[in-house]
Amino acid sequence: MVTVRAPATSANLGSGFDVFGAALTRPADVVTVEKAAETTIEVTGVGAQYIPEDPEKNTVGAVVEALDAPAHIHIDKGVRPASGLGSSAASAAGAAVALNRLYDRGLSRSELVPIAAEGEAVVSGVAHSDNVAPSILGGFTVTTRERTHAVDAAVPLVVCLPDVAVSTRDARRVVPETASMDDLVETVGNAATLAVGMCRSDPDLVGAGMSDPVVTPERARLITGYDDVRAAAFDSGAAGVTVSGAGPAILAVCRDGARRSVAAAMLDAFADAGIDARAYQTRIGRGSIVLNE
Ligand SMILES: Nc1ncnc2c1ncn2[C@@H]1O[C@H](COP(=O)(O)OP(=O)(O)O)[C@@H](O)[C@H]1O
Ligand SMILES: N[C@@H](CCOP(=O)(O)O)C(=O)O
Repeated sequence: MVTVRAPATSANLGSGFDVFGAALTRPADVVTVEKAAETTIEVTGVGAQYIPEDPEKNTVGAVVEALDAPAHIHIDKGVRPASGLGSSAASAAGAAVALNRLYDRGLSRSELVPIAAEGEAVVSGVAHSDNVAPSILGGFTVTTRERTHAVDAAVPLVVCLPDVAVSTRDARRVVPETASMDDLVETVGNAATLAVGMCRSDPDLVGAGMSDPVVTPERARLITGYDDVRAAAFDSGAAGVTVSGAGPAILAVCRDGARRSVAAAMLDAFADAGIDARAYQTRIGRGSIVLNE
């Protein structure tokens, strides 16, 4: 039996659509696997009632297939589904790390990234790796079709999760198919600024590089209260604010010591819009951890 803690993640960070991701110190899924002749899946925890236990429909089923590693799998959800915090990815990442150990497949963490991404294709239609990469490797990650780079970065964050669901599949439908050259130049400049900020663990530089003129404005429309929550976060000391993944969670990069006031301001702004929410005061953290085997 192998048990793995796989963290929530925030993908895109504004300017890095389908490329950037960051591991969060909390929340996390805990995935336990045990060898079995046939795969069965049991889900408990936050939002478990919305998650299919059929291996064809759960993200971990695709990982089992890719590793040829049938197992009884228990997923204890800490990451709410349809959150924008890489819920479906956390389970797939945890299962990939756990099954690799259980069956001694000998794959490196980097080699597990495209395998876990197969799970994302099951739920969103696209095997995007920007959540599974940080959930497996930790840190800030840059993922392209060919490879993934992970950088340790000490950056304080708040993620504020409203009590509404947005599915990644639906939120991908609002992504524009084309972008102007001006928007492309702006996005490349911002993404490069953000990456430098991560390498320096500089929240101001990261925040300055989060702005994105193409995808985020369309996604923000799906989140009631987004503009007010964003403004409230900036007013209370955030260095940058954007949609976390496909939403509805909102990510704020914070200067040292500002997380508490930023979290409170974001919650108040959601409450003013009539929406319950919870805020996680977190930071960029480690990837999946083997808890026992
Ligand atoms: N192991 C899993 N954990 C979470 N969601 C899962 C899992 N397997 C399948 N799903 C489905 O994936 C969808 C949530 O994924 P997604 O829309 O990408 O949201 P998130 O941003 O939280 O990952 C839900 O429809 C859920 O039922
Ligand atoms: N790049 C993807 C990321 C989706 O993240 P999630 O946490 O909402 O699953 C996208 O933006 O569609």
